Amino acid sequence: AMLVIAVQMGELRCDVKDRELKFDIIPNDHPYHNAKNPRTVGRANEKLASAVEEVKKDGRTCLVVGGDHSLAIGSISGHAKTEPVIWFDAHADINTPLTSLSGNMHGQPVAFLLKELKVSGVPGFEWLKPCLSAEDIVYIGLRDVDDAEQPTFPKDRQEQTLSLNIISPQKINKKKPIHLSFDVDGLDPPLTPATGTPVPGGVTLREGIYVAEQLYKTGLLSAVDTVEINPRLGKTQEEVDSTVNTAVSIILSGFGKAREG
Ligand SMILES: N[C@@]1(C(=O)O)CN(C[C@@H]2CCCCN2)C[C@@H]1CCC[B-](O)(O)O
Ligand SMILES: [Mn+2]
Ligand SMILES: [Mn+2]
Ligand SMILES: [Mn+2]
Repeated sequence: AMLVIAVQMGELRCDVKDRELKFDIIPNDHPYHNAKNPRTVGRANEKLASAVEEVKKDGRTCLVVGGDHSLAIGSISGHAKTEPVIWFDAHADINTPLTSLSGNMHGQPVAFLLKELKVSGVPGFEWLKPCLSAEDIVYIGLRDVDDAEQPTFPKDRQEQTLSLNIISPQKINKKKPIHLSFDVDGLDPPLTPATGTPVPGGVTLREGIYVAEQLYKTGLLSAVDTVEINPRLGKTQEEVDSTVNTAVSIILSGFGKAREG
């Protein structure tokens, strides 16, 4: 995916500076309540946060290609003072280590980032300072929210999850850097089948491209995560290719590729 993106961004005349991060597996990384591998995930996100901070200091737009959605803890922490965060996802990812049923940390990043939820004491996350408030998050494609996530997910924000007029003008007027956290399972599964938790009835390719074009036009899109592409879960090569190519086309729209040329 990285290679394809780098090549195609070249066509957009983007000056691409590529960096691969290596993360360590921490031995004896016992779960903390319902958070699996907390130290491994925590250390990786600590490293990612400083890498993203460096990219932003370099005045560049940061594109992080994952990996699962737990990486958003590090990428958004490193991108601090971002507002709004566009959470493009079938899921709210707002479970805490106490509410998660799966124990998978890819379902918990929003909880870790929210000041209101005060998630603390998780080994490996001593470095983390929650930097988001609930009203800073705009969900797009949301359609699979656990019961335990409901109370923390403000009801009055449901309508924003379905409409594509994603950012109110007053948000734009704040001129704050926008962060797009793009989980490919927000799209309709036939578009991105090589992913772990697909949910029918997702965002169409046309809608996804439109959202990315709209974000580009604000001139404020400052960091993008692309997560949950898992080539091992594609039943055929064609499924893997469709997942990667769909993700790439939406990323390119976020970096200036316009359908009208
Ligand atoms: N809320 C979840 C969690 O495990 O916490 C449970 N859900 C799967 C579950 C299956 C049975 C019906 C209800 N949904 C996946 C989600 C995490 C997705 C992480 B992402 O990064 O892909 O968004
Ligand atoms: Mn996942
Ligand atoms: Mn997600
Ligand atoms: Mn998801």
